[in-house]
Amino acid sequence: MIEIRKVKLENFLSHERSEVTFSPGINVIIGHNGAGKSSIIDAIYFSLFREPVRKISLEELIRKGAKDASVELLVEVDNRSYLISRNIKGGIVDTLSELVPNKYSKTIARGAKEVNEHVYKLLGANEDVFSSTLFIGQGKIEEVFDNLSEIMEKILKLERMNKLRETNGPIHSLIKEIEGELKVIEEKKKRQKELEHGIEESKKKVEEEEKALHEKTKEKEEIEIRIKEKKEEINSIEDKRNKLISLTNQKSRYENETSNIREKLKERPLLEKKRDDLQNYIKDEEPLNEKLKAISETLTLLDQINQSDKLIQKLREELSKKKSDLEEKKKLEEKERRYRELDMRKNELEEKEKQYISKTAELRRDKIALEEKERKLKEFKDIDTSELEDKIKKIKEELEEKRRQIEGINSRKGEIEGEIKQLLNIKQNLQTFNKSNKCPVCGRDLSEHDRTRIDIEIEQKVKELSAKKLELNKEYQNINVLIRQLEQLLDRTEKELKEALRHKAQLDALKSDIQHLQDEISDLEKEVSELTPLHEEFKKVSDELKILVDYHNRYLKVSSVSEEEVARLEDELQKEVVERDRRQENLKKILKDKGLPTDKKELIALGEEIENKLKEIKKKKDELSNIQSKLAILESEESRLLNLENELKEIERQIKELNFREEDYALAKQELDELQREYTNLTTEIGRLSGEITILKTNIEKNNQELNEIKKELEKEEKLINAKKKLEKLRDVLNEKNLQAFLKNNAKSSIENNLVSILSKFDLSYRALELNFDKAGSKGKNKVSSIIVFNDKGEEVSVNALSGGERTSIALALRLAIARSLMKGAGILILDEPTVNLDEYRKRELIDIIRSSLEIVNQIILVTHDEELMEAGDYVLKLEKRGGISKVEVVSNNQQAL
Ligand SMILES: Nc1ncnc2c1ncn2[C@@H]1O[C@H](COP(=O)(O)OP(=O)(O)OP(=O)(O)O)[C@@H](O)[C@H]1O
Repeated sequence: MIEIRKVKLENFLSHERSEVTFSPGINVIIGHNGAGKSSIIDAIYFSLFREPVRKISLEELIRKGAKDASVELLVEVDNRSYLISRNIKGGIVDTLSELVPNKYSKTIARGAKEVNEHVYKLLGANEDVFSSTLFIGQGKIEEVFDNLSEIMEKILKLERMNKLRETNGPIHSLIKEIEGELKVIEEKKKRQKELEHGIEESKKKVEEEEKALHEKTKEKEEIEIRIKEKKEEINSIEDKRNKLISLTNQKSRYENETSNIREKLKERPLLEKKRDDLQNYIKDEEPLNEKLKAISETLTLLDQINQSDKLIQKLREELSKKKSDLEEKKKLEEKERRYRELDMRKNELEEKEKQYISKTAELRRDKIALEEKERKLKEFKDIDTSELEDKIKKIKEELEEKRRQIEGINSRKGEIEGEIKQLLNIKQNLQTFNKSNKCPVCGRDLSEHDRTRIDIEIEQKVKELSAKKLELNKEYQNINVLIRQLEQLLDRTEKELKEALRHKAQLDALKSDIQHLQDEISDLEKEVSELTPLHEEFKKVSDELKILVDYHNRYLKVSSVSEEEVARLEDELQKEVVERDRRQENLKKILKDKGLPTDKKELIALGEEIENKLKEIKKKKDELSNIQSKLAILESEESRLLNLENELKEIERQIKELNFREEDYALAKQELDELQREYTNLTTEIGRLSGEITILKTNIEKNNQELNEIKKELEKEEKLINAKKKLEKLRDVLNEKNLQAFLKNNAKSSIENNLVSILSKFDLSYRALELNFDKAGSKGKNKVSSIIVFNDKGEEVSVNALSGGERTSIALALRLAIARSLMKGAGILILDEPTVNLDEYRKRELIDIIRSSLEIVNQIILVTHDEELMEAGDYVLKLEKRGGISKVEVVSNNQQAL
């Protein structure tokens, strides 16, 4: 059973933002016309069905000036809370959520369609049922009498049933569709027969052609065997033929070769003659070669003899020279020995001689230097420096004294200057700063007189001191002059002393040098006297060597000659003479043996002549060798000819043995051609038959497939016939007389029962009622009422004859009865301005009736502008419009009282 708890409006009709809470029992919404009361129940209706109550569009529900509107409705069904949220524009989808208090909110439906479906489940009724029964618009309570038939048709959807049955309705068109399909099935049946016949024919044809194919294949196999045999036969004939060809070729090759060889052999006698001639010609080669060799030997010997003669001459000359040198050498040997002795002694004395020369030179130099130094010494004067030294000492002492005096003058001058400065300060202080007339020195008081006196005294004192300073200056200058003179004198005297000292040092050095030279000269003289005898000997040896040097040089020239060398040369000469004699003997022998001329020129000419002849012989030998090789070839050709002749005989024998005939070969080939032609024809025939069989089988398969499909299609026939029957039956059932009448009767008795039960709750004397859903009866001028009332006596009373209160009660009861029959639990009744146009008495009656309705529904929402109805409400809400916006105010809440 549904109960409304709360509705929230946002920009909905005249409401900007309103929240209205409802209670069980009677909720009265009161307010002036246009205050926005109906807007609240409109919002409830819109929340439930997303449809406007008024005849306006959804957009028109949005408050003027706002872009979108939303409504939230909180309902309770079987102790569960649901929140329906609807929106117009604004892009938010409608939702329905279940609210579990203090826990969560679960969205059950999203989107207008889904929400509508869920509302239907919660309410147990659709919009048609609700709007025809529990939702009663302004002054429409009794409308139910006039429209009962339509209401019932709407509720029972009889209208739709009729639509189903119409000739252009869905059942009719479905039947038509099935009929069409059945017609197609008839066509298919015809096609099935055709196909079955065709398949039968094709199968027969396949059988025939397969038989023919079998025969042809057998024939083909036989031909194949015969072709194979024929080919083998031809192959063997061809083998013979090829062999014959090869033998014939070979034979002709051999024959050619034979005739060639015979041709070549004709040359042979001529070649043999030439060979003999040449052999004869070259016979002289050997003796000629020997003679040439002898000539060459002779010429060599002649050259050798000539060379020997020259060598002998040379050796003889050399020997004679060596012998004279040897004699010279022997003569000079004594002189040479003396020369060597002296030369050796000279070498020994050489070092001492060098010392002697150097020492004597040194002695000479020292003596010259000594003479020079002694001369210089005589020139030097003797100087005494002590006098000068004393003079310098005295000048320095005097200078010291004068400098001390200067220092004293300077210190005295400083003292005087200090005093003057002091005095001038005192004087200045007296004149400028001392205003207290105090003595700047002792601090005593000073009179003007004192001041003047002091001033004069200071003046006096300064003058005295200045004069003293002047005197000191003069004295200072005088002493300074003396100091400068003394310094100059000191400088001069010191220079004199320095010069004297330098002179003295030179003299000392000279004396020391002289002494040194004297010592050196004495040493050198001693050394020279020791070296003098050796020097004398050296001179003597040198002189003698000068005399001997020529002998020595002559000796050197012949010194290399020895007795052995002379003997060797003599031996060599002897041997060469023997060799030359031997060669001459040899030459004589050859000339005599070979009969050669003795003259060398003649010999050479003869040699050249023999060489030319040998060259000629060489050429002839080459020619001979060429002819001999040709003859050798001809010999081998001759043996080849013999072989060839044998081979030819063998080939002829083999040809004969082959026994090949060309006409046999041609016949066999012709037979093979015929067989192959036959084979080709059979292959074509077999191919044709196979092709035809394949096509026939494919067709059979295709037709079988089509046949199967048709059979499947035909299986539908029975179903289609059944469906058609069912549809015809349905059309029949949906007939007003059948199902519609049944539904109406069912509803009628249920509603009548409920109506009687509800009316019993109302205070009415009528107990029995009868509903009339007959449409025809409600039309026309003499309108037959849709409800017939029976009084206590059982008399029929027309509704129109009843009092207003009775009619309202019955109308309300009828609505509640219909709702109860069709809804699981009718929990709510909504009435908009139910008392319009009612007088006071009727209003009271209505209030009672409404109150009585609470026995049927839990909650009643009543919209009214009639303040009298406030007292009927358990919960009163007042609506007001402020600034064009509707505002809600709770006026009373009798909840507790209830
Ligand atoms: N879209 C809208 N925006 C704002 N106001 C609207 C809109 N549509 C209608 N109205 C106004 O809202 C007001 C409230 O109408 P509603 O039907 O709720 O009033 P009521 O209180 O039921 O009045 P009555 O007793 O005359 O039926 C009216 O004045 C109406 O003209």
